[in-house]
Amino acid sequence: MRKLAEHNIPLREASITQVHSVLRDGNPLIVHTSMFANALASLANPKQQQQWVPLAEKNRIIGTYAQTEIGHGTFVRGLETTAIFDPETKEFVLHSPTITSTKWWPGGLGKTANAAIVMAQLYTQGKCYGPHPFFVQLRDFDTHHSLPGVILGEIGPRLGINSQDNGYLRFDHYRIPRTNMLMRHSQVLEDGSYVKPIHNKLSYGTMVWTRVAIVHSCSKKLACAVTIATRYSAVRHQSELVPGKPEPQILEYQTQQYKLLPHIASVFAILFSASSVLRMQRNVAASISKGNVELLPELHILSCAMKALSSQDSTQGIETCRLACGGHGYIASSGLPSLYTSTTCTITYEGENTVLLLQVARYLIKSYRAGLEGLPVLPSVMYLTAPSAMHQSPPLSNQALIEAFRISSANLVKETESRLCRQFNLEQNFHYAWNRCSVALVHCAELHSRYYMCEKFLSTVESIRASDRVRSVLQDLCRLYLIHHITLNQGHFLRSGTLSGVDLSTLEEEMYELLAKLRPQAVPLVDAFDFRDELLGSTLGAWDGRVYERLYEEAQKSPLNKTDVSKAYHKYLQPLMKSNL
Ligand SMILES: CCCCC/C=C\C/C=C\C/C=C\C=C\C(=O)SCCNC(=O)CCNC(=O)[C@H](O)C(C)(C)COP(=O)(O)OP(=O)(O)OC[C@H]1O[C@@H](n2cnc3c(N)ncnc32)[C@H](O)[C@@H]1OP(=O)(O)O
Ligand SMILES: Cc1cc2nc3c(=O)[nH]c(=O)nc-3n(C[C@H](O)[C@H](O)[C@H](O)COP(=O)(O)OP(=O)(O)OC[C@H]3O[C@@H](n4cnc5c(N)ncnc54)[C@H](O)[C@@H]3O)c2cc1C
Repeated sequence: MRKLAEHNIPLREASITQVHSVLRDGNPLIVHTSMFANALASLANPKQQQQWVPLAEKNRIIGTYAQTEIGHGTFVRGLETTAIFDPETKEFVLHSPTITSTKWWPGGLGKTANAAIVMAQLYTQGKCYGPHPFFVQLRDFDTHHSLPGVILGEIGPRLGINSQDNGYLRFDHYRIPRTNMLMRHSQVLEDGSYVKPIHNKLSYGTMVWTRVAIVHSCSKKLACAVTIATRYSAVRHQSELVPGKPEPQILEYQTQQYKLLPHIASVFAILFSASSVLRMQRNVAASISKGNVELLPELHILSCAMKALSSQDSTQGIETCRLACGGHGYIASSGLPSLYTSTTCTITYEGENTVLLLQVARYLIKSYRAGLEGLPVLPSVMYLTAPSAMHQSPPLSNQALIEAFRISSANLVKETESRLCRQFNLEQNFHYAWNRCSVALVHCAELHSRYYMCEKFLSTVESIRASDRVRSVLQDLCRLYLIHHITLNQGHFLRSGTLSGVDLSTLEEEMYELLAKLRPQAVPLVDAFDFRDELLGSTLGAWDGRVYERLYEEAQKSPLNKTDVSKAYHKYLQPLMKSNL
């Protein structure tokens, strides 16, 4: 927090710095500096901001974002916590009517936070208006005791991020002033009348903002993992590549290059996509403040798509890096286990990936249908019904590969839409038909998202300001990324007729060439990510390459090494050894 203040970084921008990576097993303040700060910035009106933001900036108020309940995370409309307006006292009464309405999971809620943005079903004048955000004080600002009517606790150990206190929260007819409803977009007036927002999903804005932040942070996490695994692969010598010759660096093995180089490329693909979504988010935020919500659906869908793809890619990439380090990748001091556990959760939180991909698919199908009818569609999906441009680029050029992605994605959407229509004719119910097609729909969303990421990678590399040598390395990496994802998705390209079996063999050959060509660049590329050793926190990935010394030194810190003979010997082992069992 001192560093943020020193560098004048506003609270809500902390999550896109590396500050949170310093704590490896999660951070009790992350939801405060990200979601809570952003909810105040985007959902509170100016008067409310004046009241709470300075206190949050000074950490007098430490907040969390309490939306998920034991019974409902994905289906936000199904939340059960109620906020009923009492016109007599001009207060909202917050209540948790059932066990399933217990708020469950919010980061920092257990022990750290003294306030929260609580999402609750808003009732006024006898009518429910759906989930709305409220600023709620949970603990006394001086003693930190939970306030009467507020029941708080921590939910227990998790797969990872155990330095963060994820919490639970129940309300027992807990009263807050009317003015604690975050009123930037919708309001409840003193007489209880409801003023609706210009778009009914504006109250979901904090989730959209966080999804964008997650994309950025996934590229950082993956960058840490590839740095560790690549440096280690340059230090580690194992086996014989040529019988009788010295053991080579394991980075010389083609299989090792195949494990690492595509994920180094992926760091750039995710980073460039994150920058593009971030730019869009800033434009949309500016438009919303002028009352224009036209681009909000596009931002929602793009942030869902990129959050889903980046969390999946970075998680898989980190696991591959761990495996690429053999046994030493499994030791905590390698840094890889905590990178994995603090990244795999991004697949689930802020919208479970399958659910987000289905949102993307819904948009693709609707846009495809609109395009066929000649209705206007937003820029990112115009290609679904635009004429093919395959013939315009030299065969197997980067542009041709992007076109192949585009046409294959459009083709898959077209096929899936036909399947949806057939299923609808059988079921006579759109929702059942949708469910029966949902695996294919997720594939549509994945291919569309991959097309977007590939396109962003290529367009950024083509326009980047860099020396010829740096540009050339980035071009090779980008080419490797495109080919790698084409080989992983060969079926789609064959089905759409955009690439033949011969094309795929040619591309595969080129991929193997690229692995060899990029091998000498692997270490410089990860060095260029420029992580300090303290931040990487890895015995395998430190800059000086003293892997074995560091492993040995770290082992000395094990509590079991404080004494030669452990207490357990006297208590359990010796009796066992003498028992003749
Ligand atoms: C690696 C380290 C990471 C660090 C990263 C940095 C910061 C991270 C900080 C902290 C993270 C830690 C904590 C995590 C916190 C949380 O998880 S908070 C809880 C998050 N919860 C969710 O994300 C819930 C997911 N569910 C939803 O968002 C919605 O329920 C869902 C979108 C699935 C459905 O909503 P629903 O109201 O039911 O809508 P419909 O499906 O009926 O759709 C109606 C139309 O509304 C459109 N729409 C939906 N959402 C939005 C939106 N946000 N903006 C704009 N529009 C939206 C939807 O597309 C439909 O449109 P059409 O009718 O088709 O036109
Ligand atoms: C580490 C961590 C931190 C978190 N921090 C917070 C926080 O700070 N604040 C907060 O409010 N919440 C937080 N959460 C909660 C998180 O947002 C939810 O867990 C997440 O949104 C998923 O919802 P769920 O748990 O209800 O999963 P479910 O929706 O129950 O998912 C279970 C399965 O059902 C499937 N499924 C559900 N709906 C559909 C559908 N419509 N179509 C197809 N399949 C479906 C999913 O794909 C998944 O396979 C956190 C969670 C974790 C793990």
